[in-house]
Amino acid sequence: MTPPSAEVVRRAPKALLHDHLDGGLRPATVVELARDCGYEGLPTTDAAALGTWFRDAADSGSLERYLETFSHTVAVMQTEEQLARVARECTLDLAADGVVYAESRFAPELHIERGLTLPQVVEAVLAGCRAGEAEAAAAGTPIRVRSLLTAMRHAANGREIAELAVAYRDRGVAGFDIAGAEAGFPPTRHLDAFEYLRRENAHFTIHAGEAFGLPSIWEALQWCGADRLGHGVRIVDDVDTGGDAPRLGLLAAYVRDRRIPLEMCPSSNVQTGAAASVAGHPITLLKDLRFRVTVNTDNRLMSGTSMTREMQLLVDEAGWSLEDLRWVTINALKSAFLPFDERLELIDHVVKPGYAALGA
Ligand SMILES: O=c1[nH]cnc2c1ncn2[C@H]1C[C@H](O)[C@@H](CO)O1
Ligand SMILES: [Zn+2]
Repeated sequence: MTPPSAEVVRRAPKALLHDHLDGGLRPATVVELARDCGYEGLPTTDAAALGTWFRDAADSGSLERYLETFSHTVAVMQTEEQLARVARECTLDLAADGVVYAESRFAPELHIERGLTLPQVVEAVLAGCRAGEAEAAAAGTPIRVRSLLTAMRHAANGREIAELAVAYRDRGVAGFDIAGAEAGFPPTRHLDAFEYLRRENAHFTIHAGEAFGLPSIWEALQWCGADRLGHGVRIVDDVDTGGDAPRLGLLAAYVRDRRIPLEMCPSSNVQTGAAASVAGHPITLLKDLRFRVTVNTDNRLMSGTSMTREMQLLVDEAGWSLEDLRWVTINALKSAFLPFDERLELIDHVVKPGYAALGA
């Protein structure tokens, strides 16, 4: 089968479940906001050089070092105007990239350094997303964006952020997440938040199996009850590929049998050392084994990436076909924290016709 051309990959409809708002700013916006608010910590005020700096600094091979780069983006996301601008630009950038549905996550607790309350943070982001959606629709690139509220796993605000996610569930917040350094901070630290969310019939995903292995994934699923796994890449440690056919251990079999969505982020994983290369990234093995795989950007600024680029890398370096891209897009929509009828509408009326028009 001939691989899809770059133009076809660019035009293909995309769905994105794992994208951090504070990891996706335009470099020029970081420079401008820093100048306007007097933040003097940027390594350079040249936008192009700053974009390169983020990529290089995030290329550290360690999740902890990778996360240090966020101090610069979080520093310029401390007012309602700043947050709304970043959310609007995020929405426009995703729409221009062919994304028709996105879940954008951020940690409200990181944006209260200059006096905003947690609800003010959430409302500013939601307003920015709605403004971006209206502009994208007017430009002929409609997109639906939902927000996920993240609690930082090293902190102790899980329950409060979970309550915030429930309070805003009808106003654009679709779920909850925990993020940050994984080693030493197991998801059960936030068990009360997850138990609360389950009682509220709310949705959540957990970053797990990125910088730490199977025990983290096991806790996220079997103790916390995660609907989806952020990354989950280390589930391959429970797949034995040494014999004639791959053999799944109990946890890997559970993940596949239960169709647990894996929010996989190839470039980000190469940067943090969770995978050696895109060519060798476990996403291709897991796709071939029919796990519920999805393709995501994680942090577009730190990886210098986009959905088009992640998909193109999989085509170029791991032999993916247009049918594979269609499959992961439908997987993402099946796994979205949207009501079933909205998911179905996007699959049947946007994604399937979009790929059919491209020859899939
Ligand atoms: O890939 C990641 N793993 C764990 N934590 C992450 C990752 N990308 C971003 N974060 C953190 C840093 C951000 O400040 C926070 C909220 O988006 O989430
Ligand atoms: Zn992430």
